[in-house]
Amino acid sequence: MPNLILSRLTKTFGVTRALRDVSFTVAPGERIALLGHNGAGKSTLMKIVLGLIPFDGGMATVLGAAPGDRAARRQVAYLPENVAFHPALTGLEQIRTYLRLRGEAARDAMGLLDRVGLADAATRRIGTYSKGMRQRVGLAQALIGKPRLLVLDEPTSGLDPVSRRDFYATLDGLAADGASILLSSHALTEVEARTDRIVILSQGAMVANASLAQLRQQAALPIQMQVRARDGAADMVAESLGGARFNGATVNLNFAPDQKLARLTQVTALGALIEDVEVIPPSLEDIYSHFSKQVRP
Ligand SMILES: Nc1ncnc2c1ncn2[C@@H]1O[C@H](COP(=O)(O)OP(=O)(O)OP(=O)(O)O)[C@@H](O)[C@H]1O
Repeated sequence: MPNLILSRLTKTFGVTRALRDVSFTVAPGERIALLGHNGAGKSTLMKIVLGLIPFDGGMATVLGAAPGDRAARRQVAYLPENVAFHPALTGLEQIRTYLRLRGEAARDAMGLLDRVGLADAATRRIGTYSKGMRQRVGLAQALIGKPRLLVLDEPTSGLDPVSRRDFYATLDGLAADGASILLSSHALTEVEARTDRIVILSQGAMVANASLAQLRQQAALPIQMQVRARDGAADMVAESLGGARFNGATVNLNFAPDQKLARLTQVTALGALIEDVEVIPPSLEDIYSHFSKQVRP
């Protein structure tokens, strides 16, 4: 059974339809990226899953219970976008405090900090930590009680590429242990290789729910091919391929993905007239903007 089930979830704030009929599930061990422009409904969805705000219609089941139920709350962890800790406490003291508040053994603190790569800095004051380190204290805190669903609101915003990679590596380990992860982000490039499925919200409606490979296929955006002609052959190549010339010897072609092989065959047939060929698939930004522009009526 999925750890999270959302079915036709709807939420309205006055005249704003923050969520419209949103349905998707998150299975144990699955990492889902929730993407969308500002105001798309990501935080609203997370708040509903956490039981912080009610919803108007549809259904939400969190670990077999209603959002916010004791049973659900015990097994769900949340990491807000900007975590704030007491700067005078060390990482170890802070996590010990949280463990005590949760009624867990304070001696587990070092193990949690080790898990997020903070063992070496555990006895340093949080005031001396970098943003990436503070974010990892947040993750250590979220791991208290072995949650089965982690809800992470833009967990890597403001982190450098190395901290970001480390953060995702920790998440990979948690997912491998069976935890479900729902994280929001603004960038498809970032979640590309680090999540199993991508859910895109646009003005409260879900416009995509698939793996990146499937989204690529569904979007069917044009492929670009740059064909470099040998000296003096550019005009001939441009004419026989029907493409536009640019930068002197290069001919630019744009075509639908299902024409790729036919186009390559055409180019190969020109043999000695061709110096080189480059096939450029649509970028992740193109794919994201293709979906995030779609709005359901
Ligand atoms: N408490 C509220 N009262 C009124 N409108 C709200 C409230 N909370 C959210 N909204 C509106 O609901 C819509 C969805 O907001 P939400 O915060 O869920 O978007 P988001 O995708 O998380 O955006 P961001 O990326 O900026 O965090 C927005 O139009 C927002 O203005």
